[in-house]
Amino acid sequence: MTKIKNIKKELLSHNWYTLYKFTFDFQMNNGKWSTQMRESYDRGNGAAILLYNKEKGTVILTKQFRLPTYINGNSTGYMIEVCAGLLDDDNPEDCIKKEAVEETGYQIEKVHKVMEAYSTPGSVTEKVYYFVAEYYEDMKVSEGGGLENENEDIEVLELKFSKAIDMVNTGEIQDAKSIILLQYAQINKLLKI
Ligand SMILES: Nc1nc2c(ncn2[C@@H]2O[C@H](COP(=O)(O)OP(=O)(O)O[C@H]3O[C@H](CO)[C@@H](O)[C@H](O)[C@@H]3O)[C@@H](O)[C@H]2O)c(=O)[nH]1
Ligand SMILES: [Mg+2]
Repeated sequence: MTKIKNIKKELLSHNWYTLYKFTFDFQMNNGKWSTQMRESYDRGNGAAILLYNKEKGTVILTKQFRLPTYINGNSTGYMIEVCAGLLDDDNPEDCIKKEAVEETGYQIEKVHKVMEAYSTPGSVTEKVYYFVAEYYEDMKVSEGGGLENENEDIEVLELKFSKAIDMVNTGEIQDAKSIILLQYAQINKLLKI
């Protein structure tokens, strides 16, 4: 059992999301207690989905500018990702259906949850709920692209699954949640390569 006590929480920033500093006493494996400090960024939880079409052998991905990658080595700042979003007040399934139509234009009724995972457990609270779903042409209800009032500027890509897997291997796709879902599809043979 985790031995932790005297947890104190100090708000460092609440500009867009919240950054807290926690101070706590923690008993280590050797039995000694130590006082530790950790910063923890809380943006809530997220959901991500791989949309795939078996007959066509294709997947739907998105391309958008991600500032944190631009300042850390991604020369264009653009990232190719699966559709994803923050839960806000929704449950993961409702959230991802809403994100799918907003970002990609596909209205998906049936989604399949495949896993839950913490993205950056050392510093960010976020847990991401992972989904897959089949898409068909008749589910397309709009162009997608994201919400204008949130300044989202999302390009929708329909790629051959084999091309997307190649892009993971060449480093053209570097987003962890997207790599997880593409490799999930590959391992579980959701589509033919
Ligand atoms: N003004 C402002 N807008 C922000 C800020 N941080 C995020 N936003 C905007 O808030 C919106 C959130 O869009 P979502 O679709 O809900 O989230 P996401 O950014 O796609 O997040 C997904 O991908 C992330 C990166 O992989 C994941 O971390 C996250 O959990 C989720 O899966 C985006 O338009 C984003 O630009 C900020 O500090 N300031
Ligand atoms: Mg998004």
